[in-house]
Amino acid sequence: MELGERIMRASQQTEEGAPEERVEEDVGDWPSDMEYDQGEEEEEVVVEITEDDLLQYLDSQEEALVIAQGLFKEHSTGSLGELLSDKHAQELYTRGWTVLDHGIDTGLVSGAFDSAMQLVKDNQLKPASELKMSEEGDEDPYRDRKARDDLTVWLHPQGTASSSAVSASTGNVQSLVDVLAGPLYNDISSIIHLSASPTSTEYQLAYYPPTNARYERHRDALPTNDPSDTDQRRVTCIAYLNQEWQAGMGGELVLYQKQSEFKVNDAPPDVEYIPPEAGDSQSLGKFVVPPLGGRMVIFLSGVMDHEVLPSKGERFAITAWYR
Ligand SMILES: O=C(O)CCC(=O)C(=O)O
Ligand SMILES: [Fe+2]
Repeated sequence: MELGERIMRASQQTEEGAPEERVEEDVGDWPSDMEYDQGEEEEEVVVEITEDDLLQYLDSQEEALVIAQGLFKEHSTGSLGELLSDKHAQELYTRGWTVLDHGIDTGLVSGAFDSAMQLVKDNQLKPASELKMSEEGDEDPYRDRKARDDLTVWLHPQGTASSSAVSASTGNVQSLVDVLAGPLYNDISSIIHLSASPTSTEYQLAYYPPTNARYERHRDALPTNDPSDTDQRRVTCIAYLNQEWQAGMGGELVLYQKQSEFKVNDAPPDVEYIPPEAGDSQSLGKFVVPPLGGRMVIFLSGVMDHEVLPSKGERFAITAWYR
């Protein structure tokens, strides 16, 4: 079967007809964050494909950025709220990512770091490679256990307590989730059509221990331009809590950028650009973003390949995946 056809079949899991034999082994190379339909009634079609094949296939398709641009709304200048400006909206549209610095109160950021550290000491975070897809979801059989070294826990906006919500001690971690679920959700949903409410958005606290913990290059979703698609994550927002971050601690987020999408570069001065390797047509340019406390990196989940470089510092982030 052609690679493209295999991917189509994998993404159309609700198709009628005899499902292929389930392959339980050798599925470890699927991207660990890719979403799968968890409906109990539906037969899953499982095909084998490596992460490299998938990224290569995605690159050979219609530009992911062009597909994702199909979900942008016409927003009038100045219609955004407290956090995002027209510049951020423009960057998200033209190259798939943007950085927002100083969007969060510094006291809130350092308080969230302390509460997050307490949660680690209280053993509330578990290796992401073992975590369920969501608290109700099944164990993800496709997870690549070697792809990432972080510890994580799912979080919930205030007032939507659920069985595994980490409780009272979360303090400022909770307040930060409420920023992602409140003002940031509102701004993003005025730029891009979202299918999920702020309460059904996924929020996760992640901790990379200072032992060179890293997360391999991956993509968080497949690109979609279908407003009714509820399977794919549309926008990833990562808020970093690391106020004491120093150059040399590593742990940078690398965003892979196609030259054709490299239109505006108004990134903060500490964001380094590494051009594609000369003579290698597959090689992409890289933006290397230090995980500074208070910084939020926002990107289109189905568009940007990204990776976390080995971290020598205690590295915390709270991520929201908007659908
Ligand atoms: O923490 C980061 O900078 C990125 C984490 C990430 O890519 C993920 O959790 O999917
Ligand atoms: Fe990711």
